Amino acid sequence: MVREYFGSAYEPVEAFHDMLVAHGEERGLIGPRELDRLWTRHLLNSAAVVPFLPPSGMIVDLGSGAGLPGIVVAAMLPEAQVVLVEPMERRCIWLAEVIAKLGLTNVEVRRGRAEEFHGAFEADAVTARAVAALDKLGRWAFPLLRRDGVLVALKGRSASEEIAAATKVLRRYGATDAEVLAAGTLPGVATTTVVRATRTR
Ligand SMILES: C[S@@+](CC[C@H](N)C(=O)[O-])C[C@H]1O[C@@H](n2cnc3c(N)ncnc32)[C@H](O)[C@@H]1O
Repeated sequence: MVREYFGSAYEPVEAFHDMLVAHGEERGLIGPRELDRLWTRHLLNSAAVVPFLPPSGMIVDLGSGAGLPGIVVAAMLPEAQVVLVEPMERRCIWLAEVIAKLGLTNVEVRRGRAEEFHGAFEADAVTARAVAALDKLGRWAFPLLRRDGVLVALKGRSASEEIAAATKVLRRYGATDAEVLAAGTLPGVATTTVVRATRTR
């Protein structure tokens, strides 16, 4: 089932899975309890953002950490140019190793905090998973987007409250279409929650 779901991206995603199993815990990227549920909780959870993204253009993944969702997105959208923004050096080293091992040619790592790249990108989409509450995330992410670019954030159950608390920043960037969407992958795998908002100014 998982193989069919990922299709031609299965091979690189499986290689990423294997790298996380082999080194994720020792390198402080993933908790020991997560290793058995990497596919459902992390890789499929990351894949759930893909239907909300443009198939090509620039996608910035903020705070990639171990590479979630950015590496999965890059594997599934080979026509897109994916930029992984991550401030921690050791995580950037890991991300570069993953990219080389998987042979992905459409993804690069940029070390730094989101704010340091304001004005440097005109991305078509920004993704983020477990990085910051929407209020702060909006302040970090909207300046990286072109007009009509979308922020696609993987969120937990608090998504609606986060939208309510982020009214000011959503208004500032004309992102008043912010909505909570249920994102499913495979039957039997829990759906996840995505907040999507378009920068219109
Ligand atoms: C909880 S981890 C989540 C990592 C990954 N997205 C995931 O879902 O497993 C948060 C990540 O955001 C990064 N981060 C923190 N502040 C940041 C900022 N201002 N800009 C970009 N990334 C940031 C951290 O270094 C860390 O790797």
